[in-house]
Amino acid sequence: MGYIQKLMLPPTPSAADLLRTYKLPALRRFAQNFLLDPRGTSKFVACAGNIENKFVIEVGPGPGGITRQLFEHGAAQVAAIEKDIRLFPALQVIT
Ligand SMILES: C[S@@+](CC[C@H](N)C(=O)[O-])C[C@H]1O[C@@H](n2cnc3c(N)ncnc32)[C@H](O)[C@@H]1O
Repeated sequence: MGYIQKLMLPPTPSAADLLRTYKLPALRRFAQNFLLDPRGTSKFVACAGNIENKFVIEVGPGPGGITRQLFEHGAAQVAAIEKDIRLFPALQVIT
């Protein structure tokens, strides 16, 4: 039953899609420069070593490109601390 429900869910929009949907340009005052290529963010997270079942604190997640990879790499929980409240809706899509 749970398996069937999972198949019926629409795919999670990409971080790039969310930036377009919510019209969120990167702002210089927050030193923003977003990593949107999942292959790049995956390699980045791999550098942190084994995070399976770990609690991870991420400062400045932006639209969540790296946040997604933290979960893909098995993080049990992620506490993402973001200063720019415009990005909160994009981050909520991931959780
Ligand atoms: C260079 S961007 C990187 C965004 C994301 N990690 C990525 O790789 O796509 C830095 C992020 O940190 C956030 N930020 C800047 N100052 C911050 C602060 N004092 N506390 C929390 N987040 C902050 C910005 O709003 C931005 O989302």
